[in-house]
Amino acid sequence: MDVAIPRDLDPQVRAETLAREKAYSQDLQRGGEWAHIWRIAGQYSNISIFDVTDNERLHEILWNLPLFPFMTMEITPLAQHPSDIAVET
Ligand SMILES: O=C(O)C[C@H]1C=CC(=O)O1
Repeated sequence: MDVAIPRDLDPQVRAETLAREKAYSQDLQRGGEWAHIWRIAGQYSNISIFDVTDNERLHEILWNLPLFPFMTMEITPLAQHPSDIAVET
């Protein structure tokens, strides 16, 4: 996720949006659907891992991000790798 908040956005709207974004993200992290989030060093961007039931749920989560209007995203679906020892039977 790359974030580009307009420089002329009202400072109060900016602060409220960032606070809502943080609370929304942390709720989903506590619930397990937002499994990981990393800052990309030197950029206003993150790489996140979502663990969701289906693409509809992922879309719902992303669409409702308070910062969604100011973001661009690249989505990469991941599947289990057959050699992953974490899922070995
Ligand atoms: O700062 C960001 O990377 C954007 C966004 C994603 C989660 C959050 O709290 O903010």
